[in-house]
Amino acid sequence: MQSRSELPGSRRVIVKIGSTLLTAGGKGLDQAAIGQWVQQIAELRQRGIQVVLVSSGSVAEGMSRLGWKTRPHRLNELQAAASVGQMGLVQTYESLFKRHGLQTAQILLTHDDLSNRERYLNSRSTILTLLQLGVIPVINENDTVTTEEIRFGDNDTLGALVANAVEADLLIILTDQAGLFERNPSIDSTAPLVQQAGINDPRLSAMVGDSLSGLGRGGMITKLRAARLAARSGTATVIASGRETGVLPRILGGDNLGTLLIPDVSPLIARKRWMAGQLKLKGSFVVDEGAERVLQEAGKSLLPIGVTAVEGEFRRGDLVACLNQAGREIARGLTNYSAEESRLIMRQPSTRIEEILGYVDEAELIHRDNLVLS
Ligand SMILES: Nc1ncnc2c1ncn2[C@@H]1O[C@H](COP(=O)(O)OP(=O)(O)O)[C@@H](O)[C@H]1O
Ligand SMILES: N[C@@H](CCC(=O)OP(=O)(O)O)C(=O)O
Repeated sequence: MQSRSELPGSRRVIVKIGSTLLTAGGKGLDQAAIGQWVQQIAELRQRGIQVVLVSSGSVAEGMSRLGWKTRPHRLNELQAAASVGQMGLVQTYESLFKRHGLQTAQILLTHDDLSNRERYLNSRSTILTLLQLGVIPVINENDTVTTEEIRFGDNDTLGALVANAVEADLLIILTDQAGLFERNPSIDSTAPLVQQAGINDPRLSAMVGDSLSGLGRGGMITKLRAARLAARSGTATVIASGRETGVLPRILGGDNLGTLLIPDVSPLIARKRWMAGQLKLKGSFVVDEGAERVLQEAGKSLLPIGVTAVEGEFRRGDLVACLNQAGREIARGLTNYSAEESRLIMRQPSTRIEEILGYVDEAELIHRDNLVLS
């Protein structure tokens, strides 16, 4: 993604909506505004765009339901507010999406869920399955079990981690400002809007500041950090005002709204770099000639039937090499099955996985989305 003219080509989009917007200045959930975003998301789905919603607002809604005027500082009270408010959030989304004939699913995640390899694969596969089923995943942090995140309030980062996990084309962060300004517009109303910037533009860090609203938490600092994280999977970010009429379809139509932050690499190079740089090889699959050919020529997934030997000890989600019969590495990727399971199912058709293991995680040993050629 290099410019706005490419935005209409986005097929998978993460939309993050912040507390300040959702709760109309702390007076409970703003049903009318939420109804507008829901309608816009339904419109995107109609166009065949997959949308994952990351929604804040549980603490703010919980405060309103409990009659609390100021955000508590005690962790247990914040967590209590979040769990009360989350009920309101899911009820609201469920009933509003239902009007458009769309089903919703609640997913509560911690940042750890997305950095642990095994849980990362599980979260990814659940979200992708929901998208294939046409369901709208509504994600928030699992505030009851987190400590750091709830204190700093960081659904911007969660949105980026989800974008990484499902390799979204675009992360849209809706907030109460028209985008990222050269200086905090809550302090200096004359600050110009940044319309577009490369994610590594060194001037950006000096522009962003904290939130002053008392409801939102991270301000622009966490939004910029989220955009940098999203860029690791080649995902572009737009930060825009949720109050702009028809904001989501307009952004995806290529309109000049908000701030577009352009990643420095394509998703494919990002995936390669991530696998090359961040993860340690834990073992290998030796593949037969047929599997070598389909991996290299057709870009297909690796199935257990094409594997003739399993080397090393590894778990689901670990990085594993694929070696040809001569022992040369031809690809590497994240395995869906442990070494022990892989030894049991190698040389077998995927239809036999359930019979052999008693369960089936995936038909592939390594899905092509988690595989890069060496
Ligand atoms: N350079 C900047 N451009 C725009 N907003 C900024 C900037 N620096 C700091 N901010 C602050 O960030 C706030 C948005 O962040 P936040 O309140 O956390 O919103 P949300 O609840 O949507 O996550 C703005 O209202 C503004 O006060
Ligand atoms: N899980 C918390 C997230 C808080 C948060 O990140 O808020 P924001 O900065 O408004 O997106 C909530 O729902 O209140």
